[in-house]
Amino acid sequence: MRKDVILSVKDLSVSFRMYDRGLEQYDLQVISNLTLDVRPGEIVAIAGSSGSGKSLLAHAVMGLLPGNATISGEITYQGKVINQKQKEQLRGKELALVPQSVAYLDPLMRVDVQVRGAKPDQQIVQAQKEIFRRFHLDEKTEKLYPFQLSGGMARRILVSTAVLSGAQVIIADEPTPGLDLEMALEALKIFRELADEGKAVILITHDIDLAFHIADRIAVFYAGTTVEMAAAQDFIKGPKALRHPYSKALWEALPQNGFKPIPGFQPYARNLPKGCLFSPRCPHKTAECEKIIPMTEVRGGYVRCIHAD
Ligand SMILES: Nc1ncnc2c1ncn2[C@@H]1O[C@H](COP(=O)(O)OP(=O)(O)OP(=O)(O)O)[C@@H](O)[C@H]1O
Ligand code: NI
Repeated sequence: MRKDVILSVKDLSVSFRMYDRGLEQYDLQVISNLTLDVRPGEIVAIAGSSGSGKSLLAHAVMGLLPGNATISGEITYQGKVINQKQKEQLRGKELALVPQSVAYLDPLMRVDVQVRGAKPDQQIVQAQKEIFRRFHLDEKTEKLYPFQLSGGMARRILVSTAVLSGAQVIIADEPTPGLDLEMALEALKIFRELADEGKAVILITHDIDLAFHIADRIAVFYAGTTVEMAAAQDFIKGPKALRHPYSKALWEALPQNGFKPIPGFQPYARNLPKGCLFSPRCPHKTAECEKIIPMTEVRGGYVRCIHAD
């Protein structure tokens, strides 16, 4: 691990205790050996299709997994492994989440209290007014309750809350759906400014095209694991600069690159293939792909593929 990493996730696995017919139980492993790290001053974007484990990673870091979840691996903040209790202590202070759902707003709390706390100092009030202005939120918005907000307003308030928390690490889980392009770009600009001020930002997004242009590095998730971590530049350059067949396929599936779909489906957690999770869809598959595949360094990035060069 490089010294200046502020948050790192190593070999994270998450499974849920599930009930089948009758009293039969089984464990559904939804995240396997996932790795990720972020440094102050950078935005790491997480790309990956629906169900690839992006939100669960955020919840695991924040200590927000439900009671039937079992977690293994290490989550490190400022060089120290953090447990559930420490995550709860850091949450909202050092580590802030912009949740994927606007349902996370407290329905009984007025917007102003929600965003800046009950007894804010003058500096926070000023900062809140400034960010509301940038997000085109009228001053009257401060006195509203969540049910009086549109989806887009609620989203902008969630982003504002995380920004004003003063946290060192911000995980934004799909912060832009429901926002028009101007507001989405404003939100991304705010994340960029936070990173430039020295905060670490993890940006989960479906809009990989926007992410390429604002992030420093990209992590690609597939079926609950990281398959590649690379400079955002590599994703702008395209398949030759990328390392994992899935990252290359994601690039080719972008509208501007021909919209070529990837045949097959992301495997369901109950039915994971042996070894490489992408192997059933991979044109380069060999017998060795059924072994456990570690992340390795290739051309300055990290990839989970034995055929990458
Ligand atoms: N409480 C739970 N119990 C059982 N399975 C769960 C639970 N929460 C999530 N999962 C499963 O874990 C997998 C990863 O979910 P996650 O919400 O992290 O996906 P995601 O990458 O954020 O997707 P999206 O882009 O749709 O938000 C999914 O297959 C999901 O069904
Ligand atoms: Ni999600």
